[in-house]
Amino acid sequence: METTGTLAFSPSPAAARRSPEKAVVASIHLRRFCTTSSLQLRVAQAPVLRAPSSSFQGWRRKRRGCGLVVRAEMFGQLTTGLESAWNKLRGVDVLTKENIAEPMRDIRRALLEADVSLPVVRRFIESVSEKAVGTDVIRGIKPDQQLVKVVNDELVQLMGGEVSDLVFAKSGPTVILLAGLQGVGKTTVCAKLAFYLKKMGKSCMLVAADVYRPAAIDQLTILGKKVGVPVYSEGTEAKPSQIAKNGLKEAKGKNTDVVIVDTAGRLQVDKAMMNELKEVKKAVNPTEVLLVVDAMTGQEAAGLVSSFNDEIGITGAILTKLDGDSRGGAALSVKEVSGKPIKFVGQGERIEDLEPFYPDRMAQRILGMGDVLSFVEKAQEVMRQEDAEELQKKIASAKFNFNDFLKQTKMVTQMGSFSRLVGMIPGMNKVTPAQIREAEKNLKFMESMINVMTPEERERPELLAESRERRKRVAKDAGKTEQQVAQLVAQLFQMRSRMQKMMGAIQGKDSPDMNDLMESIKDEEQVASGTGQRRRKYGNLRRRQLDAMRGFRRF
Ligand SMILES: Nc1nc2c(ncn2[C@@H]2O[C@H](COP(=O)(O)OP(=O)(O)OP(=O)(O)O)[C@@H](O)[C@H]2O)c(=O)[nH]1
Repeated sequence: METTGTLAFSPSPAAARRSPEKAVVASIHLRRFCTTSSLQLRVAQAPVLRAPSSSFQGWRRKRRGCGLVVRAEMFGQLTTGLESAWNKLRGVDVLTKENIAEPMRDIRRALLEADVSLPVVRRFIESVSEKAVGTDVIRGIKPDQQLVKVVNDELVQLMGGEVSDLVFAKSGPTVILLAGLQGVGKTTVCAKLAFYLKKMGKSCMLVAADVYRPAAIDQLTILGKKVGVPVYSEGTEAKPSQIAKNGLKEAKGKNTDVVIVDTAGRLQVDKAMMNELKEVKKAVNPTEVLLVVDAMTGQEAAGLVSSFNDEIGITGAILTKLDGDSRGGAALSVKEVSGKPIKFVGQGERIEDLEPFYPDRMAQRILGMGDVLSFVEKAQEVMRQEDAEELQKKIASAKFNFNDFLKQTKMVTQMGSFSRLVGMIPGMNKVTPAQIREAEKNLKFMESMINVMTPEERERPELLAESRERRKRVAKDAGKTEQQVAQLVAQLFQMRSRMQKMMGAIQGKDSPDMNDLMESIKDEEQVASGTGQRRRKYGNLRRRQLDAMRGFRRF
């Protein structure tokens, strides 16, 4: 989620001038998402004050003018809080009751700030302290890493340990009843779940039993069309339990595997809603009753899961809006507070943005270690085996061209937003949102030039390298300079040679100089703009690009 707004800025103007890129935590009240609390957001891009501005007024004017961009990071604050705990153990030889006291206080604070319920935090801290001190010293593992391991294991346990799969009926359609408060994302989840099940090869039907909000039926119908599944509805006059019963009958007639029933939400838990849900449940005898809860409501979500379970009996929860500014309280409290597992998480508004909830992967993301498995799964979803093989061949024979480049960028876009992908890669969670935005901007910039190339030029970038006329034409059509086009072509050749080096390393054919490889990657990615260093490095980069262009003539 990204939004713009004016924020109360905590560092002094002088401090902001000294480290303008530094992210600072600010509070902002977002009415759309939360009515009760102000949300902790991380300022992604602090204003860059170029000229020293002596007066605070001047600084404020500049600040207002730039319109801060704030972006929430998934569990960012929790991750940072935990990191400070490990840092306090640097240099110690062994974990003792005494030396873990302060790191444990940091962990406790980080969890409470993440809105994890207090009894859960107490139990967690007790268990981690006990296990950390009792841990045998493992050769080669530092005490801070040992504590990370204990915390990781406990987080996994806290979130349920194992992934909790959907249960399917042994015979006849599986009925999934979705319940939840207003606006938490039930209707969206219906469609996301149908999409997920369709990918598993199951046929689905959606049943519109939310009769109080007429738009909900239309919304479900539109989403059903988008996913390609039928939607059963009887308008707003019939009783929800009757609609659900008739829907199930129709699904049975059509041999449908799964029926997903959308129900009405209320602003808060009330008797009428519970009674209605009980009636619907009785009418269709669902295999799964899933409560949809908004991750941004923190530990309140866990309380809701408990109340719904006490009243109607549920089988699990679906956590939505985890892509928002969720601090982690809901994900960490639901299982422990209610005893019910989180089965899925929603991480965006798109149909594809629903995933099973893996406690181990979530723990790794909380600890800032990325989620490689989810990343690989996403990549596998969008990249066909044949494409992968073809790409490999092209790289090996130095034929990687602009069409391949476009294909790759499209694949990355299909995998989800850049920021989500980056969060899944270990070590990459340190990449700032500003850097991600810069990368996204660069890709668009490159695409605009590639889009005006002729099919021949895309296929054979050599044509552009050899002909100034062609580069001039592309520049004119794309509204860029000839130098920028030349740079893009040089980058492609650089990519070719870098990919070949990597392939050589992977296949063991070649012995690339990894230092050289990393150097050139760093040059491109890490050089800050507007500095002397940039000019020096840019010179080197330019030289390497020219070398790469010369190199291509040898191919
Ligand atoms: N960012 C984000 N937005 C979501 C997610 N799930 C749902 N939404 C958005 O939340 C809003 C409400 O979703 P709905 O599906 O209409 O919610 P509902 O629970 O059916 O609402 P009622 O029918 O009023 O009870 C919509 O704008 C959705 O696009 C999610 O995982 N992430």
